[in-house]
Amino acid sequence: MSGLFISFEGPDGAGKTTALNALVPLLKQRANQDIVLSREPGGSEIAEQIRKIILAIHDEKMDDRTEALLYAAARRQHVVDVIRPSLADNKILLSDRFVDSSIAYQGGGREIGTKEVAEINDFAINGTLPDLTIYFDISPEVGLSRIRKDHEGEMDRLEKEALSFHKRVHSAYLDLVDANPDRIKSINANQAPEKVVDDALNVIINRFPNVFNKGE
Ligand SMILES: Nc1ncnc2c1ncn2[C@@H]1O[C@H](COP(=O)(O)OP(=O)(O)OP(=O)(O)O)[C@@H](O)[C@H]1O
Ligand SMILES: Cc1cn([C@H]2C[C@H](O)[C@@H](COP(=O)(O)O)O2)c(=O)[nH]c1=O
Repeated sequence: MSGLFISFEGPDGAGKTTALNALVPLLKQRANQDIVLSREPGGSEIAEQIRKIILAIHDEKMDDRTEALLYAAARRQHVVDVIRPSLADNKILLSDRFVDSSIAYQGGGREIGTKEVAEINDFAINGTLPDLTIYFDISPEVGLSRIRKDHEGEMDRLEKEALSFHKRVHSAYLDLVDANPDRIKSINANQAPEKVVDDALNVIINRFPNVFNKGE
């Protein structure tokens, strides 16, 4: 038996967090391995401190490359403190966002360049990549309207970006899906929450039938 790493990606408001909360108990029923739910930026004490700095609204503008490096630094700490130990312990690690977020948001959204952002992240993750990534596809317009309805007054620094930024993020995600057909599976996130969960569950079970087979 070995650990399994699954990441969940998508534009803001795609419904990843909502779906993950429903998915975890369903996956637990089907797996003989422990399941750990984590998130980025964050997931460990130091990485959560970095998250606060990244997402807060500051008086001065955060430089785009500083932002990219902070996400990569938080990721490094998450990999070392949580992801690798969980996998070494044969656990199933689910992460709400991972490296594809940096490629889409900083590489595409901030226009730093996807190659450049991938390179600094290679240094951070040093070979640790998800076995499977589920991409929740939603148009930026729908995703942002969900967020505005949910927590307009408390939108973070990234969520507050212009629609054009979020369109570039979406487009970079679509390029990632095209470039990584084996690792990244896209699902339609513009459906009823139950249907989104069902689609994500089916992708996971079909990909790892020998892991999620308890009770069969
Ligand atoms: N399938 C759905 N249909 C309609 N609304 C949804 C759906 N899934 C989630 N929502 C709502 O959309 C909002 C954002 O959902 P959620 O926080 O799960 O998204 P997210 O992908 O984690 O976003 P972010 O990455 O910005 O944190 C919430 O108000 C949630 O209730
Ligand atoms: C990991 C990561 C995240 N982001 C952005 C995406 C979101 O706007 C926020 C995180 O907030 P969430 O509510 O937890 O989804 O940060 C990014 O720009 N780059 C990254 O690497």
